[in-house]
Amino acid sequence: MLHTQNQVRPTTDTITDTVADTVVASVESVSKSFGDTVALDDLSMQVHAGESLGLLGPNGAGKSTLISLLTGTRRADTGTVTIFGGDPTSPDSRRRLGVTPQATALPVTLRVREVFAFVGAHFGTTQEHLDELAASFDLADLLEKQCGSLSGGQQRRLMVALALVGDPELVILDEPTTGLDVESRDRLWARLRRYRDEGGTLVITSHYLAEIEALASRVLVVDHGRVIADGTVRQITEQVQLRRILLRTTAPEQQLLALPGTVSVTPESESDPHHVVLATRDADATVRALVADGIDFSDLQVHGASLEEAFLALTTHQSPAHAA
Ligand SMILES: Nc1ncnc2c1ncn2[C@@H]1O[C@H](COP(=O)(O)OP(=O)(O)OP(=O)(O)O)[C@@H](O)[C@H]1O
Repeated sequence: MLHTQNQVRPTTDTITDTVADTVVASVESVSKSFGDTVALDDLSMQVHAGESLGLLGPNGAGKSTLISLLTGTRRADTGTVTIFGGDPTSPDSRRRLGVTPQATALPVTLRVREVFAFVGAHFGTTQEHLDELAASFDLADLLEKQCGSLSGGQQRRLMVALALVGDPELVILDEPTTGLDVESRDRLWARLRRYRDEGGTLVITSHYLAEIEALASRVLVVDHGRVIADGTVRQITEQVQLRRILLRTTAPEQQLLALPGTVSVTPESESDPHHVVLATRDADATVRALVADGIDFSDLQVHGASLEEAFLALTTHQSPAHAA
């Protein structure tokens, strides 16, 4: 697969053009309902070769439904979904795809080695590649264990490793690091970054916004079955025009929240309650009011908003402070 990807992305000079030209997955005017519940509402999006796309949205936004259409496990009520220009349910399309669904479903009596061999045989994968994946996902010591005896986190790591066995052109991961400890998460991110850097295309949903920031070149925010924002992390944060003001102050939270433009007040660190972050829609007005109201403060810094603050601002009708 990587050869195909490398062919369409020959040099950094042409990346922008070629990435824009090569659509790996396409969703056009798609709607999907479950009874009275509208999960996807006339949604359109595309995934381009070499892109790493983070899908963000609150619970029930429609992310998993979108993924189920892309991976061919469900069909849209209306609209068109294609991967590699074909039907996502066709074996030809699916052979080029690696998937980790949200729920883990491994055969409980098979050993880890047998599962790797089984999936590897399907794709004609070399033993060397299987060994590399077992090592990268910290599974080498677990090869003789039955899948049913693995911990939740170990099963999760195995599921993500299996998504990469077939050397796929497109990998779709639904919350891949749920339940993983920090070390396992870091390892998994490192291996996914390698996949991405070697030219692979990645679609990932996660509730860890840090994960999206670490892995995604583009972010799609979905809410109520529709795309409400699409861009790089920076574009998304700029879109909501939030600024973060860091400062030290002894002023009470309510007084800070009442400053013009302010939408949330959070401690910068747990150890120092007087070091706070104000998220504001108008940094100038907030700072002016700080001074005018005679609020004591020091060490003031103004930065762009985090993805988390932008996400909350986009997907809640109330302010992040109230949503929290
Ligand atoms: N099989 C189903 N039967 C009935 N309703 C469903 C089914 N699957 C999803 N839904 C509904 O469709 C909507 C979208 O759900 P979906 O699982 O796609 O959201 P999500 O963004 O993946 O949420 P989460 O972050 O909680 O995983 C929700 O209202 C959900 O209750």
